[in-house]
Amino acid sequence: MQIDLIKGHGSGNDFLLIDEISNDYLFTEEDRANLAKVLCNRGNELGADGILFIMKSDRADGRMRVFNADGSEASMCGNGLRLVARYICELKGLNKAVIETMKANLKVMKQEDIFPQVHTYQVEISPVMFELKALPLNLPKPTLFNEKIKELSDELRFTALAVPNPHLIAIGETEMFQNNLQKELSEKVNGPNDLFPDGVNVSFVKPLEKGSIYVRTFERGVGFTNACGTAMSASSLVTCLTELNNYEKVINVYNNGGKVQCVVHKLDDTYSIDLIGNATYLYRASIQLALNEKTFSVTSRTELLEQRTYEKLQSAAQEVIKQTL
Ligand SMILES: N[C@@H](CCC[C@H](N)C(=O)O)C(=O)O
Repeated sequence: MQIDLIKGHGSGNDFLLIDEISNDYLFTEEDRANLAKVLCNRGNELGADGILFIMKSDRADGRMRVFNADGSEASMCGNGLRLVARYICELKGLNKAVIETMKANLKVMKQEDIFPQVHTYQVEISPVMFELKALPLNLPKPTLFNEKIKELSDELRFTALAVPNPHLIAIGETEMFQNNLQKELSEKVNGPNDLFPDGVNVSFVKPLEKGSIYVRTFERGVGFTNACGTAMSASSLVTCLTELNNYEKVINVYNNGGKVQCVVHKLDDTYSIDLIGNATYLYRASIQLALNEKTFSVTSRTELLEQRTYEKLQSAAQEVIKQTL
């Protein structure tokens, strides 16, 4: 079977985009999970953090399904949604669109370039839920806001929220990035465990000057990634709740793959976040796939050269991170 795909990234969080609107691939659920495991494997020629399946929707301009590299399906993906936003907008000649995701129909729009010649999209991150059952997180309380979890750390304080995929956020200083703690506790809560039966994305956040933060995320189903869009959005919200940042103001979020911007909205007790950042295509490729044998070969590959301009944004972001971490 031949499959055409695009490899792209949002803040270095890289994905394979497979268009099921223009192609009749007829994947089964098992095929999608196996495709993610086979194609995302970094030992192969493609390799990625996940696959974005772009599908028709009867209630929106298109539909996104996201599969992590381990074959698990996630309810949402912020960096991936920017890529899907670009794909749908370009396919349909739109500047704004609505994309159906597992739990919500989300508004997306083309934005002014965040850096010269870097394709930029804004996506809505919503709904936001603090009830522990939304993650789920098994603790004998309804919510967890800036509190210790004794099974994970004696010192760190965590906030748990679903946007709607699950996130655990700890805010701290440089020292928290200088040991193995994030890896160890993330592996614990993403292996068989009683606290987070479905796993969780774990982010460590360092406030920089007001209006700027640095976020590093260990993603459920993947491991450390360069960036996680929903995690950066959730982290921005937590910094507003803790009064480190302000609602309705741009927050610059630095990450190991570059920089995005978040704007947190609060209406009574309802929150949503605008996530604004790059949607960069790396190459188009065709593969010949033998899914039963879990093998494939790349039959053509066309580089798209957008990465050259993206690298300038990335170098500027890395300079900021170097000075502050
Ligand atoms: N990288 C994504 C999130 C992908 C899903 C996540 N690993 C999960 O399982 O919830 C993002 O940019 O939000």
